[in-house]
Parts: sequence; structure tokens; C-alpha cells
Amino acid sequence: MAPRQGPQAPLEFGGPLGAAALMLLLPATMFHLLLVVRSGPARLLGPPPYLPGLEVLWSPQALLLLLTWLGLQAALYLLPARKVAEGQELKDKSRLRYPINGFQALVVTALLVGLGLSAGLPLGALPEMLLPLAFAATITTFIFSLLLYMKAQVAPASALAPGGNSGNLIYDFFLGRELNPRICSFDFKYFCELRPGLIGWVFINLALLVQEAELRGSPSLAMWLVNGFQLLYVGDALWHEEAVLTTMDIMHDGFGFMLAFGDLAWVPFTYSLQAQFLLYHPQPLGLPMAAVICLISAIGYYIFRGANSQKNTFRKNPSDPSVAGLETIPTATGRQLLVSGWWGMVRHPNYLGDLIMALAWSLPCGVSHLLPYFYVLYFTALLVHREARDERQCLQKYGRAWHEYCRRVPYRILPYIY
Ligand SMILES: NC(=O)C1=CN([C@@H]2O[C@H](COP(=O)(O)OP(=O)(O)OC[C@H]3O[C@@H](n4cnc5c(N)ncnc54)[C@H](OP(=O)(O)O)[C@@H]3O)[C@@H](O)[C@H]2O)C=CC1
Ligand SMILES: CC(C)=CCC[C@@H](C)[C@H]1CC=C2C3=C(CC[C@@]21C)[C@@]1(C)CC[C@H](O)C(C)(C)[C@@H]1CC3
Repeated sequence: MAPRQGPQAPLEFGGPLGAAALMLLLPATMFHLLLVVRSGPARLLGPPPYLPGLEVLWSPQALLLLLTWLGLQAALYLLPARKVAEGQELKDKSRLRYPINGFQALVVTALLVGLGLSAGLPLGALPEMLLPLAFAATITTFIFSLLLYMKAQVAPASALAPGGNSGNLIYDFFLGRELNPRICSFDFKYFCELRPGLIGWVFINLALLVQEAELRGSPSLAMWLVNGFQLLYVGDALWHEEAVLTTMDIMHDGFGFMLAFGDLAWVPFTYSLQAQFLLYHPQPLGLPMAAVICLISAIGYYIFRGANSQKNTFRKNPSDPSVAGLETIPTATGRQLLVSGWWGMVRHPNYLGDLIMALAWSLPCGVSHLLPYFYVLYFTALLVHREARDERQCLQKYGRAWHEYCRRVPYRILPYIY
């Protein structure tokens, strides 16, 4: 049986109680959003219009569609890749290999959906299935997380994540015990992080656009903007797929309910909230305002991409000409920390860019409702919490060098404010 982690690993997310609360709260919030977005008042903080019974939530067709989708994405993951990348060094000094073919999966899926549409595939019917699809995804992720938990029971100690092995069943089930659960070369966490949920989000958005066109003759400018911005975000993530190997999720977190539910249910069904809102609550948007929103989105993307690429290039090859001139702090681990360029502005410039983009995704929905701004509120909370987790880990890794970095770059996300 796999050993537990030592007493030195502090419990995160409020320990077992916090984990249990989140396991109830996250699915409940997702269903609340799906219900209120199609109601007349669309109030984020109001009660849902009704409490759906099992006959509304459960649909064998939805489960079949979900499993077909997962199967298709798994098959595309197994196709020959243009490149195979090596991950970060593991506890046992080995490195895992990952196929870089996520963008290819997006393009092939788009071609298949395009073919389907020309053959009469009723994509516009998908919005009506979102509730049963979300229910099927929730059940599937609970079962999947249970299987992952059981798989970790027989994993060697070196395969376990630094957190998620406290010995408390609920906490470990939520956080995830194994760092990189795999069957042969199929890596479940890497697959789920970027493929079924992110690509699913784009096609849910497209289905909402198609249904809007069917209902009102053509998609609105606001719907085009939301679809365009979010397609750019997902396309960018898949194009720079290799960069995900240096994120906290892949390097540090185990694969349990939090990430499985986050990747497969939360992302596609709540990140598409703005497009859902626009289908049920059309909003007028003039060209000048649309231009301002595009500018905000472009600024956010410029910071997000610039910061992420600068760090990834530096981590892969510090003498790359694009980063070789940047100022750095040496650390006892042999790795260096950037203190100029994007990473000299604030300690998490990539979060700042991501938050600016989040705002640009909500602005096309107008200012009459709080609901489409849910993503901005949730994402701010997520990134502030994530930033605190990352700071703890960096302090542990780099000690005095991290203190020096914090002294030289005092702001975390927003210059002169936070
Ligand atoms: N849309 C969404 O729902 C979400 C999006 N994101 C996005 O994902 C991206 C990745 O985020 P995340 O994994 O949280 O964190 P980061 O990509 O910011 O990675 C943090 C790591 O970067 C390294 N680092 C920190 N400071 C420096 C420095 N000055 N110089 C060099 N390396 C440094 C450290 O690792 P080391 O030194 O070991 O390399 C640290 O642990 C972000 O753009 C974020 O906005 C994140 C969560 C959710
Ligand atoms: C509250 C809750 C449900 C927790 C789970 C959080 C997850 C939804 C997010 C954790 C980190 C994520 C990342 C992305 C999507 C959301 C999750 C899974 C990401 C794939 C989005 C696209 C970006 O370009 C990214 C690749 C940098 C990013 C990585 C982190």
C-alpha cells in the first residue's frame, strides 16, 4: 500500500472539512449557474428558478455523448505527435514524456464538427442538453476520482504528490494522491488538463452561437466577441501545450477530484457562462465599445503570453537570446529567478494578464447583470489563493533567495496595489 505523506506537509483548502465543503459547493455552484442563466431575472445571488428532479438531470443520451467525446479526445491524444516533450525532473530523477498534439486535436475536432454540420448535425440542440451533460460529467468525475484514488493505493512512494497523502480519505480524494497517474504512456492528468474540457468549452460556445443564429437570424456582435476571445485563449493554450508542463497542476498537485471535476465539468459548463447568458439575454453592443473591449483583451493577452513565454523560455534555456539579458537572482537549488522583464514588474504577471482577459470576456454582456461577471469574481479568488499556495512552495524551494525576490519585486499581481 502507498505510504502517507509526513507530518511536515501542511493541509491546504481548509483540510478535510474544507475539501468536503468544496466537493459539495463546486457542483452545486455549477448547477446554480446553469439554472439561473436561463431564468428571466438571471440573478447570480438569487435563488434558482426551480430545483430540477432526476428526470431533468439524468439522460442516457447525455452520458453517451459525454463518453463519446472523451473517447474521441483520447483517440486524438494517441495519434502520432509532431513532438514528444520531456517533463520536469521527478523525485526519482526520471522525466516523463508527453505528446505535443493538442492543437492538432483541436483542428481535427473542428474538421469533424464541420463535416457533421454539413451533414445536418443539430449542434444548436446542444444548449438544451447542458444540464444533463453537466450532471453526467459530475457523476463521471466522481467515479473517475474514486478509480484514481484506488490506483494510487498500489503506486510506489516516489509516484505520490507532495500533498494529497495525509491519510484522510476525503482530503486525499479531493486533492489527489498520485502526481502523474498513467496507464502505459497515457497520462490522465495531462490529457484532462488541456483536451476534453477546454476543447469542449469552445464547442459549447459554438453551439450557443449557432442556436442564437437559428433564433435571431444571425449571431450578435457580443456573441462573436465572446466566442472569438475564448477560442483564442483555448487555441493559445493548445499551441503552447508544452508550457503546461511547468504549471503548478502538473508539477505539484496530485490528480484527484479537484482537478478531474475542474477540468472535465467546471471548465466547459461554467467558463461558457457568458455565451450562455447572451443566448438567453441578448445585449446590444456598438462598434466603439466592441473596439474598446478588443483593446482590453489584446492588452491582457499581451501580458499573459509575454509573461508565460518569458518564464518558459528561461526555464528551458536561460541563455536563449530573448531572455539572456534579463537580471536574475541565483538560488541554492542552482535555478535562477528572473527579477527584470515581466517578472520584475510583479511576482505573477501572467495572472494579471489572465484577469484582464477575464474582464474582456464579461464586458460584451453589458453591465445590467452581475451573473456574467461570475468568472471574473471566481477567477480573482482562485488566483489570489493560487498565488498564496505558490508563494509558500517557492519559499520552501528557494528560502532566502525568495525573500530577496519579494524585497526587489514587492507587488504580487497588481502593481502598487496588491
Ligand atoms: N483559466 C484558468 O482557469 C486558470 C489559468 N491559470 C493560468 O495558468 C498559468 C500558469 O499558472 P500557475 O501554474 O499557477 O503558475 P506560474 O506559471 O506562474 O508558475 C509559478 C512558478 O513559476 C516559477 N517562478 C515564479 N517566479 C519566478 C521568477 N521570478 N523567475 C522564474 N521562475 C519563476 C516558480 O517555479 P520554478 O521556479 O520551480 O520554475 C513558480 O512555482 C497562468 O497564466 C495562470 O493565469 C491558472 C489557473 C487557472
Ligand atoms: C475551483 C476549481 C473547480 C478548481 C479547479 C481549478 C481548475 C479549473 C483550473 C486549475 C488550473 C487550471 C488551468 C487551466 C484551466 C483551468 C484549470 C484546470 C488552463 C489549462 C487554461 C488555459 C491556460 O492557457 C493554461 C494552460 C495556462 C491553464 C493552466 C491551468
